[in-house]
Amino acid sequence: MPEPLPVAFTLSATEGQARTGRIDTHRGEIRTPAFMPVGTAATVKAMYPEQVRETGADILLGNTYHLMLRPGAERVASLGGLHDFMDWQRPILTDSGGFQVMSLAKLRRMTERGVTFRSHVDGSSHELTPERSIEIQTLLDSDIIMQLDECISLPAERKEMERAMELSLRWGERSKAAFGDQPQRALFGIVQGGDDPELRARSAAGLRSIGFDGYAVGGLAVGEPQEVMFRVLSEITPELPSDRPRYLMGVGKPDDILGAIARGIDMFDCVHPTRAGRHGHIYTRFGVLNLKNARHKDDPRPVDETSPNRNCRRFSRAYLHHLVRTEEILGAMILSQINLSYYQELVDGARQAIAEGRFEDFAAATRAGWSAGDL
Ligand SMILES: O=c1[nH]cnc2cc3nc(NCCN4CCOCC4)[nH]c3cc12
Repeated sequence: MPEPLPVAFTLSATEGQARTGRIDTHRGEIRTPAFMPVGTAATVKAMYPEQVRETGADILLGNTYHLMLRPGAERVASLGGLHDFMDWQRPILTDSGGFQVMSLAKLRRMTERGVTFRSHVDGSSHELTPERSIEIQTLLDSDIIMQLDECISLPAERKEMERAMELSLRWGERSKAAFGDQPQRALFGIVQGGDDPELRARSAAGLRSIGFDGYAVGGLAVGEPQEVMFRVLSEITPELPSDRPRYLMGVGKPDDILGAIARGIDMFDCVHPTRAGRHGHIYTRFGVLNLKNARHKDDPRPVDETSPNRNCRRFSRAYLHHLVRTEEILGAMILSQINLSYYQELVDGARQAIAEGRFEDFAAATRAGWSAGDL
């Protein structure tokens, strides 16, 4: 078995802070800017893996918190790893589990060592340390692994932001040590520091001195206004190595993604397109359509007859309204596919626009389409 290729990032064009390029892994390339559909419990909900690929996704996200509880990391490893388990043979990024412990688990206790908690599923007790998180992500055979960190919501006291940032730096050091030498996988550090420029700069400098294959911007999309997120991004991306991928965690809506690309972000993940789809909201060139709304019940028009996505041309709004109102499974399937396709069309359009030096116009035209109407 030849040595697997080390993960490599190549930039191919930039326009201001915006960049397009590719990350090469031994399971395939990731075109950037990239949107990662969230495959929480080894499934992108309501989608076959080949359908996820057909939307244009190069990489999926897997959640360590969910997978460590069910079916268990050792069990996935004994079954050949997450790729074979779910039959997605392209790259997978796994998160460290820390964020979801704090948002989903019960009876959480955070110490210097790590976090202990009780499962929201059956109350069983578990511990997540930087070392155990790296071990779990390695057992899953993940291609891009995240350090364990502490994310706090905003607004927050500066002391609290500083404490969590410094803890995350120490956990980054321990994550790097536990990761060891695994050239076939990448380890990303996570920048913290809330909305404080000095704390963010200290976090970025600390992570750079530890040395990571990529750098995530954490601690955002946690309740702050969009302009605060954009200000933090404008301040922090220039502090991150330009030759390494930058990943904005948990973001976001299409407008957030365009603004973050313009500020130097290369990778995104968000449950929004799939979750919104299951709740009857679809993303189109014209903006968001709430198909639960009764105004659609007699509308014979397709969602968007000019869309490259056949599902936007073949079904009437009335039919999709019917599926949503009756909570038919097919409704979740079609709307998830429509939204993921839209997100991939968005980032693919961004990649092409940056390559041709017209990203600003692309973003302006895309935003104009959202408010042009025809909903
Ligand atoms: O600092 C972080 N560290 C590790 N994981 C994260 C995940 C994160 N996810 C969000 N935001 C997610 C917001 N979602 C948008 C869609 O609806 C559900 C919430 N912010 C995040 C920050 C971090």
